[in-house]
Amino acid sequence: MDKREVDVAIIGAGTAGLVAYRQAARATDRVVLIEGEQYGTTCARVGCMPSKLLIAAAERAHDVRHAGQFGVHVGDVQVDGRAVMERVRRERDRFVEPVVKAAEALPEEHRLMGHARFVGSHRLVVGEHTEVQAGRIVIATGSRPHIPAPFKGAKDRLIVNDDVFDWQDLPESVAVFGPGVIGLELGQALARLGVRVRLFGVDGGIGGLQDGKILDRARRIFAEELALSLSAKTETITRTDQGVEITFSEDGRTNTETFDYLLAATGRRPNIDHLDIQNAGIELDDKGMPEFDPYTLRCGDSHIFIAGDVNNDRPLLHEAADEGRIAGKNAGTWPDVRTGLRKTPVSVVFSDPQIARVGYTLAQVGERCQGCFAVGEVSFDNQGRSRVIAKNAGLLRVYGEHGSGLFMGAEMLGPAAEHLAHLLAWAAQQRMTVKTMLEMPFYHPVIEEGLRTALKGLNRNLQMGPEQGDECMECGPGG
Ligand SMILES: Cc1cc2nc3c(=O)[nH]c(=O)nc-3n(C[C@H](O)[C@H](O)[C@H](O)COP(=O)(O)OP(=O)(O)OC[C@H]3O[C@@H](n4cnc5c(N)ncnc54)[C@H](O)[C@@H]3O)c2cc1C
Ligand SMILES: NC(=O)c1ccc[n+]([C@@H]2O[C@H](COP(=O)([O-])OP(=O)(O)OC[C@H]3O[C@@H](n4cnc5c(N)ncnc54)[C@H](O)[C@@H]3O)[C@@H](O)[C@H]2O)c1
Repeated sequence: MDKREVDVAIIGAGTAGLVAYRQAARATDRVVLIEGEQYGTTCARVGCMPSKLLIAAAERAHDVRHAGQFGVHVGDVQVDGRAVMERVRRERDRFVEPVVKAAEALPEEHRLMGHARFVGSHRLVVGEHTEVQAGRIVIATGSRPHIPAPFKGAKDRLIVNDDVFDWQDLPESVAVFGPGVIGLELGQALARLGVRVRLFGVDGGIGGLQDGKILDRARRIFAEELALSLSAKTETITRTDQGVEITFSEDGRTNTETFDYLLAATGRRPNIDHLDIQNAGIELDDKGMPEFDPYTLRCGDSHIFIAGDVNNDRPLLHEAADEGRIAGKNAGTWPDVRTGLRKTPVSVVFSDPQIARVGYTLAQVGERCQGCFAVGEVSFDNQGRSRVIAKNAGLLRVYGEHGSGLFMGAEMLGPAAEHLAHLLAWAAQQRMTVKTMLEMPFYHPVIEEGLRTALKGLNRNLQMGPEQGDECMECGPGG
């Protein structure tokens, strides 16, 4: 077995690992980046990018199908599944290629291929061919789809997100299990591309929504175009000659439906369990997860750091990059360990309508403000700009603290939520009050005027602003 001695070893060359490597390499040349499978990152290969490419095709199909409401008639819409998937794969590969090239361009002595596992708190065995002795270690091994045991009944027709993006053509039907972020995004996109889809859930949730009022609205809106079984009990899953036969009961009735594939989108599991983490000498919680400080990414007071999806804290791309930066810097400068900037939480689901969340959830606001908070809201049903573009569906709710008037968080289902969420996240990170936010400019006619309506309501409910009537006299029509 080869032996290597380094100051910093980074396990996993995904987004968190690559960013950690760059930071650590500023402090020492004795650094190694270990990858067990392939370069290219989850985000580019099987995550953010290919999913958004599929959604983009679905949006075009949907818009064309609904052009008639504007008096624009385009005839029958033909979805060419082969061409759709060809573009998804081609563009996906364009995103992956520079990431792979950047990793391959790293100095040879800084790279190691093979699955890493701990054999001591400073010692790793990589691919059973190299032993690495490391002063500090960054764990950045990402996550993988969780597959409940009963799904195995689908046999060769059981798929996960990774498989979808390698399809040559679109199938006739897919049963999507898990109406969370991945299931909703992919399920809606496939349905809009003409695939027969049923979205199966267990607890009535959809898109990860936390605010009950918005969740109710979401269930209604998505049910208009998707077959939803959000609180179904699955009785059997069987591979038959026709595909995957699923028997499920719901609202006292039992149904059987057959699909080409069963797509498991029932959450992801951190890649911690194949690392022999028990040999690392760090504190583990009752689920076997390392205890760590989210501001330094350090595990206890050890020389080990954990960044990205693997720590299961904020499994999103920009968070993986931020965490990689903090962990890599600290691993490089250890024992001088500093807290890094953690940004206001923001997440976006690229469904239609989009879903987004900023700052604290409704439940967290209740806890932090000890019940002393208020809510403002706007429905997009009659919001001017949203109606103009026929995207007038959804609800936005904003939360603020009594007394301080601070903006605390928001959840939304509606048009341009990806943009509204950024405005709100920037306001939250700047610790703005609702009153200050209302002093910002709002153009007319734009979707942001809906946000203003919600903020005005919040200000009123916080009893901080001047008394206002229901009508906004300075607003343009539909504001
Ligand atoms: C379908 C889908 C859509 C998504 N869409 C979005 C989105 O729109 N926006 C967003 O913000 N986030 C999105 N995400 C989440 C985002 O992709 C992840 O948060 C992010 O990619 C995590 O990066 P990471 O560096 O932690 O892990 P990864 O990029 O997965 O990197 C981990 C690396 O570690 C390697 N590895 C694992 N174990 C070992 C080992 N023992 N030894 C050596 N190497 C190992 C793996 O091979 C892998 O290369 C999506 C995810 C999915 C699945
Ligand atoms: N737009 C984005 O930013 C984006 C897109 C995709 C993924 N992601 C990231 O990936 C993570 C994982 O996504 P995900 O959708 O796999 O997980 P998730 O936690 O969002 O959703 C899992 C869903 O599966 C349901 N479920 C669990 N067991 C089930 C069962 N046996 N049958 C049916 N349903 C079941 C859960 O109730 C939940 O609704 C997300 O939390 C997010 O961080 C982000």
